[in-house]
Amino acid sequence: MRIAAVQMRSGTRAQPNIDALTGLVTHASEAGARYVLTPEVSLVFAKDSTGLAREAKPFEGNEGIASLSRLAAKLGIHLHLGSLAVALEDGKFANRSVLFGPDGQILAHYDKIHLFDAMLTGLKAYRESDSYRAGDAAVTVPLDPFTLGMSICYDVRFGALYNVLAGAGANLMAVPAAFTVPTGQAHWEVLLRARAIETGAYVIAAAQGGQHESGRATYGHSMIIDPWGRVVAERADDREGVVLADIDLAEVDEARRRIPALANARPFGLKRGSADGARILRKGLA
Ligand SMILES: O=C(O)CNC(=O)[C@H](CS)NC(=O)CCC(=O)C(=O)O
Repeated sequence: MRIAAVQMRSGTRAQPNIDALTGLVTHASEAGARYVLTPEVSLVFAKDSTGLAREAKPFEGNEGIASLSRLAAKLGIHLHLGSLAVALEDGKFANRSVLFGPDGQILAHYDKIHLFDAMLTGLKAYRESDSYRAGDAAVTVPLDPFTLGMSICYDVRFGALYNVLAGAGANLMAVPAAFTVPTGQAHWEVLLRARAIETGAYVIAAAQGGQHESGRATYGHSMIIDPWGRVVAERADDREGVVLADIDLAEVDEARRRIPALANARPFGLKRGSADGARILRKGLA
């Protein structure tokens, strides 16, 4: 199955982003992709909470979602909107990922569980939880012959989520993202590859990249990683574009046969450090 990750440089208003996304997704589809993933906040990359409030709409009757549904149906592909900000009743937003089937139906959606509340030295503080409400459920969905595991951006730092997804049958992990440049340089590829290796699953990561209208800069480097942890397709920069790869269920089986880490996982307890070591050593010296 041919899959694609779209790399974008989303701006602060929905319509130009939908236009850019439509071009890139159509290109991926013409190149044979049956599943196409777009980055986190593809439709609106807001500058601040005011911009978010202006552009983000409720899930029901959402025009952005309707246009993506039409696009999926027109191309006859699985189209995975990495995420969009959805206005909730309480004034907060959900950072929500949406999978459309080839007929345009919504097959699944997932709300980002781990919100990016971080203090980057010398940079700035990110407090995603000021505007967003965290999701509380992992989501898998059949994507014949694969099973897709959904996640978003900062989630990639929480390996336990992917273990849960793999335990539920996922063998293709989606990581739409808008990584910062310094953390991208330091951690992006190693985190993605680790998630693939730990779970014996394909990882597809669609990234925002470059200098955005919002004033923020993102790392780019969209990539597709096989279940052995090899980067099989990569965008080496932060420019808009598409990365494509052919994925094969036999590669999942082979990686999990060689290293059955999922099957070999065991429950364990925890002991705090004890004085045993010192006692044994004293005995030995006596
Ligand atoms: O808020 C928006 O408009 C779009 N959302 C994002 O950019 C999110 C939350 S601020 N970014 C991340 O999660 C980056 C994580 C990251 O960079 C890391 O884990 O190092």
